[in-house]
Amino acid sequence: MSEIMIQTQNLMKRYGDRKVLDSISLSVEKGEIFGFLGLNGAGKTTIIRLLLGMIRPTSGDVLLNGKRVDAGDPGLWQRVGYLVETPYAYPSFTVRENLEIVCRLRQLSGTKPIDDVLEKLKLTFYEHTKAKDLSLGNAQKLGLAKALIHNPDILILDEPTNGLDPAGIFQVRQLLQDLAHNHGVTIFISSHILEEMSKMVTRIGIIHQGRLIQEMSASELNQAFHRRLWVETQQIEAARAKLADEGYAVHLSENGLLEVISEHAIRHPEQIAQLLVHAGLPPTLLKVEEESLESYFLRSVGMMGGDAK
Ligand SMILES: Nc1ncnc2c1ncn2[C@@H]1O[C@H](COP(=O)(O)OP(=O)(O)OP(=O)(O)O)[C@@H](O)[C@H]1O
Repeated sequence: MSEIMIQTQNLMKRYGDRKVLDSISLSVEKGEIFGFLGLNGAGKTTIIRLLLGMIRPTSGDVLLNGKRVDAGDPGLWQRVGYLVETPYAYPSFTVRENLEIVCRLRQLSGTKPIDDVLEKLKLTFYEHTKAKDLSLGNAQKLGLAKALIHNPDILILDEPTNGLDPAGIFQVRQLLQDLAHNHGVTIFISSHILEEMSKMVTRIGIIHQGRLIQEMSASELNQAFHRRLWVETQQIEAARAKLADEGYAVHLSENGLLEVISEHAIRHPEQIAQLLVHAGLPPTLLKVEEESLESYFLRSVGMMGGDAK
């Protein structure tokens, strides 16, 4: 039986007259990586603060590991790690000293938790660097190290790849995937880096103007992406007519290529190649293109019209 680790029920948050979150109900199961996508000001940080009990909802509930967050059970936080916005570290203390402070707060003993987390985040080289001298990316990694040091069951991360270079993003992605897939850690993550999310998450939710406008699994997301087959030949108009005669949905695009959107053609480009060769119109290029998460996201929030096929 699946275990729901993070749940919100009709969560609503108002500031004065302004409804910042409206009826957000979502559940994240054990071992899932739930990606939360939204434009600036959509309400991502607000929901993360509500999940962590930093602010109170106007109405609705938040449950972590089946327990209500506002029930005041301090034991709950022993199983949760978090990173919210720019991580704070004591600037004049080294990376190791900052982690020692977290260990004391979390009542962890010995140096092993620190050594392990430094290794996990590839920060060992910087262990004696003062926090104020770290690059933005390494400061972010220190924030992640603090979130992970006590091996939490639930990780709540606001924009965790902020400031990281591509190698750092790759490392963090591998680390989070390993934690979720091999150690059953449940991860709730918000990010603007949409491509990054599509490579990492098992489910996504799209929030827009305080409402959860879509929620789906990674495989459903994959199905929802638009795909098209691009075809180039020497005699483009003749090829278009031939494909249209055969019943394919095809049009000549502004980029001078034929755009075929029939599912059959996308699944079997080799049959399109064969058809064109037999008609004396051999293709010089055949390429199946999948929509990016970014384009899908913009389409979902209605900022990119006309692309729906
Ligand atoms: N304390 C507050 N008082 C009034 N309005 C607030 C408060 N905190 C947040 N808001 C408003 O709530 C909305 C959602 O903010 P939130 O920080 O959750 O967005 P976000 O999706 O995290 O955006 P970003 O990606 O820019 O961080 C914004 O319009 C913001 O101005």
